[in-house]
Amino acid sequence: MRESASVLRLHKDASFHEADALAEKNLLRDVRPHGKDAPSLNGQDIRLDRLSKSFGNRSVLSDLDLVIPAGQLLAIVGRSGCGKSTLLRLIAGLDRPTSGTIAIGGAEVQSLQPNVRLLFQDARLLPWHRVLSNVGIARTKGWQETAAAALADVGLDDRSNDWPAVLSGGQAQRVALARALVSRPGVLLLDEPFGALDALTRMEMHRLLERIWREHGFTTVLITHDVAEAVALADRVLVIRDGGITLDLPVDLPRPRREGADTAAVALQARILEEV
Ligand SMILES: Nc1ncnc2c1ncn2[C@@H]1O[C@H](COP(=O)(O)OP(=O)(O)OP(=O)(O)O)[C@@H](O)[C@H]1O
Repeated sequence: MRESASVLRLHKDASFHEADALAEKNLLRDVRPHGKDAPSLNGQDIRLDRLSKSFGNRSVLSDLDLVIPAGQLLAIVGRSGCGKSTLLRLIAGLDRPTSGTIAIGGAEVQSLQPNVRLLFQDARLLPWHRVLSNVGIARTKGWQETAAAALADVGLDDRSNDWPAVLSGGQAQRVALARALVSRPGVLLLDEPFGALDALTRMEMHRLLERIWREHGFTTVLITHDVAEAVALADRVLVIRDGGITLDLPVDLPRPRREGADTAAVALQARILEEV
């Protein structure tokens, strides 16, 4: 685990395993093509309107209003247990709000949508399928070609015949990213996707995600404990505390950003950490 003053890394809630199982199930249906003939992709806007979520008597999120414009890369930070993963699950349609609404592309979210994909801290590839087969898990017509294109997109076209077990952690996450992108989602939800990677691999993944996000244009919500990561990648950073959004900070720095080398970025990190 990387050690840094800006990393507030604590436990992961077991609930995301359920989310992932559902996400994988969802991968098996309604997958649109990837490659040169794919329809041009537009990210979709996300709107939360007076969103609240409680578990029993415990209120986790309370009366959140938020608009995430189409194509924006939004990072959410906050202390462990503040409700980040809960919010992501609600946006994904894996859980229902206690009150309020969520809409993606103008349509109210009732369940997991095929235009929404999730990526978690562990890649969770199927060990009995080779890499190409993991990416093309939906097995739609021409899946080999579309999966190969997605693998090329993440720089792993030469590993398509390997088993997941021989991949490094970073490579496995790249395969998981290819699997998420093969359907050309309008929204990509990332729950600490780089949390288990070493610092250099993390930075490589940042550059990869940034390039693919710019090319594909999907709306991205990134949950991270790493404030430096949030500032390096995001257009905007939210801090969640006490059930609400206590900081909503635009990150108006030119891209590509050099992590840790920019005084404006360091000042933004300090501001966010203060709030967290
Ligand atoms: N299914 C559930 N049933 C009961 N309580 C839950 C459930 N899911 C989450 N919670 C509670 O909601 C609160 C927020 O959890 P959540 O996983 O969203 O936090 P988080 O900010 O993502 O934390 P971390 O950074 O540690 O992953 C916690 O107190 C947690 O115990």
